[in-house]
Amino acid sequence: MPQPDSASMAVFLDFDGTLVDIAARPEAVQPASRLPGLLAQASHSLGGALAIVSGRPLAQIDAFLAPLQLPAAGLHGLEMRWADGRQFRDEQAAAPLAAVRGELAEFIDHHPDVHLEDKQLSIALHYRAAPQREAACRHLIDRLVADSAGQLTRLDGKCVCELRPSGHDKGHMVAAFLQHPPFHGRQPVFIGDDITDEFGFRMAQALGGFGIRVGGMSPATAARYQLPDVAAVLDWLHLLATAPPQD
Ligand SMILES: O=P(O)(O)OC[C@H]1O[C@H](O[C@H]2O[C@H](CO)[C@@H](O)[C@H](O)[C@H]2O)[C@H](O)[C@@H](O)[C@@H]1O
Repeated sequence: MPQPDSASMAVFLDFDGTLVDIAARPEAVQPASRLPGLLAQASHSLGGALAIVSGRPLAQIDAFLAPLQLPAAGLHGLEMRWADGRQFRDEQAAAPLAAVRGELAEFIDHHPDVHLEDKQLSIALHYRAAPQREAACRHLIDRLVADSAGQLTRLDGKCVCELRPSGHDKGHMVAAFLQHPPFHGRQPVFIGDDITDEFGFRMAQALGGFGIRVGGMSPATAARYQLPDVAAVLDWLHLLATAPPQD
């Protein structure tokens, strides 16, 4: 595992399973009390080249880390906040989802053990409390995707199956951040734990950096390195924030 180097790296961090332990429900995660301070310190050492890249909306990330507001990509890139504070939200992405909300609500009426998380620009079906519903969730999402004439796509994560507009992923967001200061010219390091983070690992590696998978290398991953759990990620960030830059 390479030593963290604040002089040369740009760090991209997934949120759930990477900075906070997985919880039974999306709203139940409990960030460590040291997390916002640690992120602020790491960001400062990196000259600001640290971003959160998450499937959650930016507003949720900000609420968990308040008062800290970092550069971030939310909803897998449908929302962005650049290092200079400018924000972008792809409102047009909401249009194809309007037509399918009724059918998703009907599905939940029949399967109340599945939790529907409506993120406005993306809709997730969580089956953590009912793993036996995985196939039914995927089947429904696949049909809605097939009916959407390419406008919508399915994205799988940990006990979740998401319906979202086609065209964005975490890899694109890494590439976008790297085009601008303070990320530009640095070596991208993407840290994540989930299937959607594979896009980030692959892009970081294509652009001269590397991926770090949290929590084991199975199923197969494109990441080159591994950290065992969230606590180890926070320790790595602490090292990054405090170690002198390498020559
Ligand atoms: O890209 P991330 O920051 O990792 O976000 C991915 C999804 O995270 C959340 O769901 C996951 O975490 C929940 C809380 O630990 C857990 O209950 C759920 O089973 C996981 O899939 C979030 O709710 C989703 O919107 C994000 O896309």
